Amino acid sequence: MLGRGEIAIVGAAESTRIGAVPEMSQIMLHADAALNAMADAGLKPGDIDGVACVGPMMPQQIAHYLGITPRWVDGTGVGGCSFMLHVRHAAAAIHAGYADTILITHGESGKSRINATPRPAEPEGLNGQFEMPYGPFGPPTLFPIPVLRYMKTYGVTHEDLATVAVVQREWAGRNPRAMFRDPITVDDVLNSRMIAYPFRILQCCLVTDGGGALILTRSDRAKDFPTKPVYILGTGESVETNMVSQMEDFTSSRAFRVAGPTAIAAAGIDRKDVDHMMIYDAFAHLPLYGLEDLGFCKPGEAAAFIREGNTRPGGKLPLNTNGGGLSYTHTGMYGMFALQESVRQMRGTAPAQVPGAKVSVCHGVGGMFSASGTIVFSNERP
Ligand SMILES: CC(=O)SCCNC(=O)CCNC(=O)[C@H](O)C(C)(C)COP(=O)(O)OP(=O)(O)OC[C@H]1O[C@@H](n2cnc3c(N)ncnc32)[C@H](O)[C@@H]1OP(=O)(O)O
Repeated sequence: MLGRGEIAIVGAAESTRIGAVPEMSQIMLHADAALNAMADAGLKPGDIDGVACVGPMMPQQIAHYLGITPRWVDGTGVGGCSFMLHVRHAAAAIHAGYADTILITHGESGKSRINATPRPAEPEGLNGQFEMPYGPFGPPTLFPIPVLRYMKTYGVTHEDLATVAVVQREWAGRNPRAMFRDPITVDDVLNSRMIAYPFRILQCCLVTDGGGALILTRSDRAKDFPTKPVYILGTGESVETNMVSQMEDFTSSRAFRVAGPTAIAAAGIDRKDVDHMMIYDAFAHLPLYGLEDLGFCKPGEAAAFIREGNTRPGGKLPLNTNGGGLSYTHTGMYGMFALQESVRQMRGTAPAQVPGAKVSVCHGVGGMFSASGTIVFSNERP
C-alpha cells in the first residue's frame, strides 16, 4: 500500500513563456517545460526512467525528443485532469518499483496552433452522435446545460457566477505572469461579451500556448535534490460520462464526488487542515461544483462562500491563487498549471504566496465533468 508522503515532487516548472508563443510548436513547449523541470531538480534526461503525457502527444514522442528510454510510460488521456491521474499513477508505479524518477509533461500550442493536432470533432463518439446533432458543440455550449440547472435549483444568480471571475482576478493581480491582471467588477463581467448563455467572455477560460512538467521520486531520495520536496499525501481519480447531457445530476459531478473524497481520505486530513486549494476553472461554475462536491461547502452554498470572501486574498480558503484558467493561462488542458501552483504554494515560492500554507488540495476536471482527479500535497512529510 502506497504510504502518505512516500512519493514527492522534486522538480516542477512551466514553459519559459506562456500566452502567445507562436515560435514554438506543441512538442517544443513540452520539451521546454520538461527541461526546465529537470533543471529545477538538477537532473538530466538520462536520469529519468518514466514518462507520462497526454495525447495527442504520445510518451514515445516525448521520450524520443528528450533522449529518454523509459521503463514505464503512461498516456492516460481523460482531458484536462489527465495530469492529476498521471501523478496518481506515477506515485503507484514508483511505489511498485516500476520506475524511480518519473517525468510528467505537457505542452500545448492552444492559441497559435503551431504543429498542433486539429481539435477533433469526433463524430463517431457518443458526444458526436447524441449531443452535437442538437446544437451544442464544444465546452462553452455544453457546460451551460448543467450550469443553468444548478443556478435554478440553488437560486445562484448571474452576479454570483460573475463573482467567481472577479475574485480570481484579484489573485491574478498579484501574479506578474498572469495574462489578465487588471481588477474587474461584477458589472464588468456582466457587461462583457456574451459567449453562450449564461457565460460571458470573462467567465470563460483563456486560450493560450504553454506547458508544464513535474518530476516525481521516492521521498527518501528527496534530500538529494536542490528544491524543497512537496509530498503527495493522497490521490483520487474517477470518470462519469463523456456526455454532459447524461450526467446523473446536473447540480453535482459524480466523478468529483469520488475523486475528491478518495484523495482527502487517503491523505488522512480534515478539510479544515487545507490551507490552499486549486479547482480547475475552465468556466466560472467549476469552482462552485468543486467546493461542494469535495465537501468544503454544502450543496448550493459555494456561491455564498465565495461572495463572503472566503476564497479571496486573506480569506480562510485561498482558491486558484495564480488567477486560474479565467485569468492566468489555460491551454485547453489546464490541470498541469493548477498542479504547478499547488507545488509553488507548498514550496513557499508562489507570487501570491499563502503565508504558512502546509496542505494544498488540487482538483481537476476532464471534459464536461466526464473525468476528475485530485491530489493532496503537503510540505511536511507525515
Ligand atoms: C475541462 C476543460 O478544460 S473544457 C475548456 C476548454 N477550453 C475552452 O473551451 C476554451 C474556452 N474559451 C474560448 O473558447 C474562447 O476564449 C472564447 C470563445 C471564450 C473567446 O474566443 P473568441 O471569441 O475567438 O475571442 P478571441 O480569442 O478572438 O479573443 C478576442 C479578445 O478577447 C480576449 N479574450 C479572449 N478570451 C478571454 C477571456 N476568457 N477573458 C478575457 N479576455 C479574453 C482576447 O485576449 C482578445 O483580446 P485582444 O483582441 O485584445 O487580443
